[in-house]
Amino acid sequence: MINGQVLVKVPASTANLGPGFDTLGMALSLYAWIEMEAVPGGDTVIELYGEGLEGIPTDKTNLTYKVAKLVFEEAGLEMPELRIAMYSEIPLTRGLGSSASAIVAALVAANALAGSPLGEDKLFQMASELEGHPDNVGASLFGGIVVSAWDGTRAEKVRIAPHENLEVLVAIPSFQLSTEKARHALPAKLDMKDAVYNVACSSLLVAALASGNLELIPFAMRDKLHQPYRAPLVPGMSEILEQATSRGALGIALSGAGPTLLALVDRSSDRKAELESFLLDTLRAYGIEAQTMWLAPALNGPELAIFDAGKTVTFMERIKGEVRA
Ligand SMILES: Nc1ncnc2c1ncn2[C@@H]1O[C@H](COP(=O)(O)OP(=O)(O)O)[C@@H](O)[C@H]1O
Ligand SMILES: N[C@@H](CCOP(=O)(O)O)C(=O)O
Repeated sequence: MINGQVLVKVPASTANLGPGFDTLGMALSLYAWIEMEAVPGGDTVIELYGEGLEGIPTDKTNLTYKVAKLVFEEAGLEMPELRIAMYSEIPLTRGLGSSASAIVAALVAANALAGSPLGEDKLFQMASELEGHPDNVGASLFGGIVVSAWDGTRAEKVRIAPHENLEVLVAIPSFQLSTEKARHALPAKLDMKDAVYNVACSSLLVAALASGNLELIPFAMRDKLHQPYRAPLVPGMSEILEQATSRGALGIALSGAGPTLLALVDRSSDRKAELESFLLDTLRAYGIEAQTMWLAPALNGPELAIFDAGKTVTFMERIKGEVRA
């Protein structure tokens, strides 16, 4: 067990990228930080900083505490009382993988605190099981674009380095949509034609991303498996999906389970302002206020730092140079 504090920074993620439902994920340059230390003889304390984590429990029902407990159980070690501090720039329940980043952050931090008994693959398996699908957790854990398949027992993945010209524009509506609710909107059965369409688009998209063939993205980034069923939950989404590629986007998708809409953009495009206005104006026409952010694919997974006990620096002082203003 480490006698000191463990600090972990984890990227957000976007899942599906349109057709790759529960399979494709990309890490994004938006981050969550967690600091964890054992407090022998003390009580567990969970400190949440910033406005982003409002409403999250600060007792042992907190997701990060429960994940840390699983790590100690899996390693066959006694669970210590913990101090957990967390700050997140990833908006909750918006389709940007906040739960996956919290799971990955807690897995990596608790594992480091316990002396790293579990390997990266074990953490990926645990994260996929906890999240219920491997797409977001894979991206947060490995960075870049991650193609993964999970059969309910084991997850396998291949990481793709994102093309250097890829930039990401997200339009984040002001309302929350839980992944659970958006999964309930999906049908139990699919038409064979739609299934074939998605296999084709998802396969082509992976090949285009892996070979750096960005011209294929507008054709490949289309979906008939989940987006049509989720569209009624996000007013304006259908219009945006239909028109964004003619307004400057390389590709457009619902980010994860939504409600955020995500456009892939060529970094050298001179139509960025037009695209941003199109997303905001269309959502506003449907009565939805939204915030846009220009992001990049995050190339790396978690960053880990370990500090000796007897700290004189607070958690927020440690990360303040890095967080968004
Ligand atoms: N830092 C965190 N600490 C504890 N729980 C979190 C944290 N971040 C997210 N969660 C949990 O995950 C939920 C959001 O997950 P979800 O509905 O899958 O949306 P998304 O992952 O797209 O943000 C939150 O309502 C909260 O319960
Ligand atoms: N494949 C999942 C992804 C959910 O992502 P989130 O960021 O909304 O949690 C789905 O589409 O349900």
